[in-house]
Amino acid sequence: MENNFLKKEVSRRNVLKAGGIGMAGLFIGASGAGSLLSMTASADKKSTGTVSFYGKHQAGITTDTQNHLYFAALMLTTTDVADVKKLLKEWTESAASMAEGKLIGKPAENVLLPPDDTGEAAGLDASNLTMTFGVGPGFFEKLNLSSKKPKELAALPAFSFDALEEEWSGGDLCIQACADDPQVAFHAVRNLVRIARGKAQLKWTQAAFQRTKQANTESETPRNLFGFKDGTGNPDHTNNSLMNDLVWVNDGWMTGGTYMVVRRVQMFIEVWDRTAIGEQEATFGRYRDSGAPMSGKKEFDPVQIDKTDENGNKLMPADSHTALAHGDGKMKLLRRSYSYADGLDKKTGSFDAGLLFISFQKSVSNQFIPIQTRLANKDKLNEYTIHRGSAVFACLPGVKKGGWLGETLFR
Ligand SMILES: C=CC1=C(C)c2cc3[nH]c(cc4nc(cc5[nH]c(cc1n2)c(C)c5CCC(=O)O)C(CCC(=O)O)=C4C)c(C)c3C=C
Ligand SMILES: [Fe+2]
Repeated sequence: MENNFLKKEVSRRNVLKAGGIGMAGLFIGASGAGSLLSMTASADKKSTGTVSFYGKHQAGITTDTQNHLYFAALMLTTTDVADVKKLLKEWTESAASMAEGKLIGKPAENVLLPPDDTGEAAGLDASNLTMTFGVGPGFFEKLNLSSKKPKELAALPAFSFDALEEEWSGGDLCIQACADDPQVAFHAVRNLVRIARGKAQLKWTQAAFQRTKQANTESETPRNLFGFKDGTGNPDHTNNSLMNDLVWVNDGWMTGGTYMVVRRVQMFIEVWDRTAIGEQEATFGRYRDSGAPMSGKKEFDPVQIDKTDENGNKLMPADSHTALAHGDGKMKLLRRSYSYADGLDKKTGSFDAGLLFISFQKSVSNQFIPIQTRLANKDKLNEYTIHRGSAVFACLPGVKKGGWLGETLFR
């Protein structure tokens, strides 16, 4: 059956509008061509919420945070460099298409074959979808590319109280899909994983969320599952010169890329809910309602870890999460974390809920590791959390139009 009127570039949203009858509309035949294309053109003007896939840097790092995340770590099942290059080129083409809210691949022309696009995002707009791709330490080893492996992409050291599980850790490749719609984010990962068949397979995944923009139109700092504002002390992701200092690598094939640390941190929310508010605030070193540091009054007041009251007592507890993470204030990283809630922890009968902590930094050894070492050794928050998963990835440089993911690595 032929549906040659369906151009590859038709946006997902307009396919349904034009057909008026869901996917069945794809098969109405050539006679529908005129109306379909004209409706597509006019409806396109109304399409909103796209983040360009192309640029010096990958999207999903210093671009605005979306409501939902679907994260996937994959293991390579091939050691053939040519296979991997092909995969990265196919991912580039499909990701660029999905970022624009378009179907991937070619329209189904043969009823005996499965369609290229899995279809669940048909009718949905791009929803600010970003897909961020990274490669893990094993990528270089499996492909015999050790000479290209960046020093910063070493396995993380073991931290005190780590309780890491293989089922939430590692990966030769990763895809971080973020969107303002959960189905759009899942669809992106599903289709990219499908394309990888025979070359890479899933190792672990995590769906995660923040409060939606619809629920908080004033774009206040989101709250984590302990009820505290989370992100206040983050460096300004819109400040390019700051991001050049903290996030973007400017050296060799990784120029324009960055390093990503992912930690799946379970939060004991039932224990927290039985904890007095004064204790909760002392744990973070911030007030719950305002988000202000205990050294100040308003959310964005400076964190002053040595400030004392009239009796000489420190206002911010020295073992509080903010005091320890802040340190002397010189070392920052960019957090882009999401909450997760995965039903029951079968071992304890408690919620398996927490934070998929994600940070981006140009140097894991100078930024993430020293901060996490301080936290792991002393943080009062450790009474209420446990690190169950861990992974580190080199996020590839951005792609210019006509280029492909990882191009500089294989040059
Ligand atoms: C580097 C590792 C970090 C891990 C792991 C981490 C886990 C974690 N954090 C919260 C909640 C909050 N974190 C806050 C601040 C904060 N956290 C880190 C680092 C890690 N957090 C940094 C670098 C900072 C900023 C410090 C500063 O310079 O001021 C805060 C306070 C508000 C804010 O600034 O965002 C909260 C709340 C949880 C729940 C968690 C693991 C479950
Ligand atoms: Fe934190």
